[in-house]
Amino acid sequence: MNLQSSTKSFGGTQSIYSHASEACNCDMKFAVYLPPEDKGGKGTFPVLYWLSGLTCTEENFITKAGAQRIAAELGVVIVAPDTSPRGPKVPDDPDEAYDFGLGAGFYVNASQDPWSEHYNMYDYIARELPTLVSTAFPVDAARSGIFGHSMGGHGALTIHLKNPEIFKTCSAFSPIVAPSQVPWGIKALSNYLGPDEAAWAEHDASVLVSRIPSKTNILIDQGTADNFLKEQLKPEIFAAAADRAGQSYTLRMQDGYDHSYYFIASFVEDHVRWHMERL
Ligand SMILES: N[C@@H](CCC(=O)N[C@@H](CSC=O)C(=O)NCC(=O)O)C(=O)O
Repeated sequence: MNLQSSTKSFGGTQSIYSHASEACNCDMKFAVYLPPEDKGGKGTFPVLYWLSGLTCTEENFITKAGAQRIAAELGVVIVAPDTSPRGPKVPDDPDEAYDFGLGAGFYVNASQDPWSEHYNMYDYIARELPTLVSTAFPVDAARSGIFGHSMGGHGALTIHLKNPEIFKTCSAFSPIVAPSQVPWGIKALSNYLGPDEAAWAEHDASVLVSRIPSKTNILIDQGTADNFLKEQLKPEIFAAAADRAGQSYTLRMQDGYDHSYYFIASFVEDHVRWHMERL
């Protein structure tokens, strides 16, 4: 693991590391915020994993969300990985579209050529990264939560539902809740996983919640002025499935907010507190 940068923030440290990833078969980067040492009760901190959306790297969240202040105050580590494999050997969308390929790993393990060699973001987030983080940083892995935005909200919901014993708490901003039914998701899942929609269902939060609801209350914030709300996000699909399955959730429609990091910055403190009250 190689330290790329380290910056003091609210008494703690905001760093970026790179490392050789087994899951993605390339170097990966992630950001990690460590709160001030005196905030760790037993020398360890709870940890939240933040999953960013389309076009993002490990830098968007740490430079735009402003979560360091509340992470320092509450004493929680926040890990923010990149959103796809990268590097000279990693293929991209032939059209270089923003919604597939680089910056758009969709938190699945690709089964199709040429994506399967590197695009294994599910294993990276659910398995490799937590192991690395627990080894390298003073975290209490038994107090781990996951949250994210848009494509990253989809990742947070699906990875939590499939691994509630690892990621005990979950929240999302403007998540893609039904990727099997919306253009962003259909493009990504059909290319990464092939035409069999049974494979897509394994990564569709609205399907998963009906099969394997979790015991925690999932917080979702969604802006009403979000350009992607009606075509790509459709939180009502998740809400209906969660209602049927008895999944506890809190969906807050936030008046006038759009899809941007201004929205995330407005409510990120609520989300960090939400996790900390439950971990
Ligand atoms: N460039 C595209 C839209 C891309 C976009 O809005 N990306 C969002 C996530 S969308 C879902 O996963 C984002 O977080 N962008 C980075 C940022 O710092 O804002 C377009 O112009 O339509």
